[in-house]
Amino acid sequence: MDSDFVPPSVSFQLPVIDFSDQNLKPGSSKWDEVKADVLKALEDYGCFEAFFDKLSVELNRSVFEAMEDLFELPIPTKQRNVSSKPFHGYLCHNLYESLGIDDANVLEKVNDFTQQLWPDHGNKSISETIHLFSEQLVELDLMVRRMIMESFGIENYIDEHLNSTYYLTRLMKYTSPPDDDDDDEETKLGLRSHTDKNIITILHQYQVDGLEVKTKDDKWIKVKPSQDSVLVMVGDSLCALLNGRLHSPYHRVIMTGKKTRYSTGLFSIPKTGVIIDSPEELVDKEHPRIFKPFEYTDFLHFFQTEAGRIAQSALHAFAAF
Ligand SMILES: O=C(O)CCC(=O)C(=O)O
Ligand SMILES: [Fe+2]
Repeated sequence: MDSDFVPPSVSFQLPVIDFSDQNLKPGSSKWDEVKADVLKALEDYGCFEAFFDKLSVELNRSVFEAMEDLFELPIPTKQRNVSSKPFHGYLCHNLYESLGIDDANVLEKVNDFTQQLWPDHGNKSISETIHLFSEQLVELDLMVRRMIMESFGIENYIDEHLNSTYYLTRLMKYTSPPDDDDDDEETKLGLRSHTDKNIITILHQYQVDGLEVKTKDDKWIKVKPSQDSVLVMVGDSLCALLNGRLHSPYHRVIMTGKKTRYSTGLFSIPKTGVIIDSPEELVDKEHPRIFKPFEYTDFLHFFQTEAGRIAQSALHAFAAF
């Protein structure tokens, strides 16, 4: 049976880690406590749920309403959201539709995005909402990456590493599957099982569930939507940077029921020209170097080829020795 269609296991829950403590600053005892939980969760699952109270009820509502307005625009208008990078602009297939904003933590870049869609005068309130939301999630991404690098003793590289990446914010809409095809599993597939190719992904689902994550022993865990929590997940580029110390989990979206689903993703991504290679500190007799150094865009282009798409692990097919 195609592993896409093994039913999800309901009895598991991903680890939940609280990032809302005001005293969560590098060097504090709270920081070390949370850092240990992050490492354990990422070693076990490649992801965890983060409780993050900076996502207020009002901010969630504004993002949700912004997505409703954006996706209601005519398709030719949404198609003006273009990018030179693969998978970064407007995408639409089967139940899935999404818009992408590079550097959404920079207000002018979000203004450029809304200006593309509303050429007369952009959309100030939608720009500000997406910008604020992205900024908040960037804070979480930075904390998690700092914790990971400290955990593996490579904190010397933190500044260099953080300067080598940028952020993409993706807004996603999934329509409900046609009900006359109820027993055809393929029609419920919102997003096929995949690993993310970037560094860290932070996903948030709005009320309607559908996201599932695969465990190391091939069980699917359903991620429950929650107002103030998000899913933090390792991508292939981070796996490569850490010489395979953490893995990027397979995940997918399965749509059931009659509701339209909205979700958002913040993706930290290596900048063009940056070479992904593990530091010497992570290579020794017990941990020989697994991957050849590579550039992210080359990896993405490989993923677009037939060989990349059919590989069990595109990362291994592309970069393993
Ligand atoms: O919509 C979701 O929750 C998942 C999206 C996702 O996995 C992706 O964009 O890579
Ligand atoms: Fe993904």
